[in-house]
Amino acid sequence: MAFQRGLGVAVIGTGKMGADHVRRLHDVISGARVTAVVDIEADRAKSLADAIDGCTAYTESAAAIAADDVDAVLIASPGPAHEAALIEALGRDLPVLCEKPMTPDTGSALRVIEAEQRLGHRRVSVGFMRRFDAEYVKLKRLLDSGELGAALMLHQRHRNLTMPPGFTDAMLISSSVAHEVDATRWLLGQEIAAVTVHKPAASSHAPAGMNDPQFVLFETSAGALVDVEIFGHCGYGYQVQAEAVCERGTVRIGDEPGPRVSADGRWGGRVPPDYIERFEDAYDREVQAWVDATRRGEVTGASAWDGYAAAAVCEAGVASQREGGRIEVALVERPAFYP
Ligand SMILES: NC(=O)c1ccc[n+]([C@@H]2O[C@H](COP(=O)([O-])OP(=O)(O)OC[C@H]3O[C@@H](n4cnc5c(N)ncnc54)[C@H](O)[C@@H]3O)[C@@H](O)[C@H]2O)c1
Ligand SMILES: O[C@H]1[C@H](O)[C@@H](O)[C@H](O)[C@@H](O)[C@H]1O
Repeated sequence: MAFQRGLGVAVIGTGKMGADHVRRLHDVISGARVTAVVDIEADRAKSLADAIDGCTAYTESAAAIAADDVDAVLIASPGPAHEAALIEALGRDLPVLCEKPMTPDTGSALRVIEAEQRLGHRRVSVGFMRRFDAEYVKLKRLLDSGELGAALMLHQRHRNLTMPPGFTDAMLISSSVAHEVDATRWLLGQEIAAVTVHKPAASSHAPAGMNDPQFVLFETSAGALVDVEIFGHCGYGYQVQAEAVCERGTVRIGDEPGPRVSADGRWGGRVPPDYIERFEDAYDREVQAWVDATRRGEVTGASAWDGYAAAAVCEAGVASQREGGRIEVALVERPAFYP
């Protein structure tokens, strides 16, 4: 049987997400083992590798990708480093789960989809984990069932407690709203045709010079309107919510407070501090689905085309931030390779 000792995975980038994926692959996921960890910070990779039997630390992705005990690659380095690792992995015909954004711009995204098409089969999955979140999956099933009629509008809220130092206005779109771009395309089964970004007065808690929050409007190819509130420094927790407005009803997700406690004259639930807690189950399901599919010789989740389309919409969003007004999204013709 192939992968008898478990799928050997190289994790590239061992910061916040990469270290969490190493823990997940080692402790939670079945059918895989971490055989390589890569980080340009040698100590970070070494301390993870030292704790796992049969795991080697590297400082360069090419060396790990060339190793005999590496069957698949999980990329969790910063976005600008993704293209090189993706091209190296595709060069060895290895399956890849690449954290979002697949690449930070359309030029590099096109180079990735061209490299994958040259291989002749799909190898790339992009880590848009909301596709594996239980509530999002239920919303998608309900919309697909047609029970509520066509979706006319989608309201989305994406609030972070705070953002890491150096986070920019453009990253509010390319790193954060990228999730709503993918969720919109996946939930509605439509491309996003135009983007308009509005900037309300900035919160006094936003870093100097940053316009936070922002309000983003998508127009889809079938005429649905989709709004996204992106708030990087809401200050109270991590909150992701969505409401679809359909012809015969509305459906809302993201409100579940977990256990609802009544005490001291108040009732309510808690808001998680970050995505690691809010989407823990979704990341687990995403990585398990990727390992299972890879062992069967299949692919799951968002494709490289989805990664390219998200980059194109985000580029239009950043242009709207910069120039103001409505920007149309320019997509190349979708290859038959990506049905
Ligand atoms: N799906 C999600 O919800 C989610 C959440 C957070 C981050 N992310 C994505 O995960 C990726 C990593 O984000 P993070 O928050 O963990 O960042 P991070 O800064 O915490 O970690 C990145 C790590 O990669 C290392 N690195 C940098 N360049 C490298 C290279 N060329 N090769 C190998 N390692 C390199 C850094 O030294 C660092 O340890 C990004 O693409 C980000 O957008 C996704
Ligand atoms: O990189 C992170 C990550 O993708 C989170 O899921 C998102 O909520 C943050 O806004 C973003 O900065």
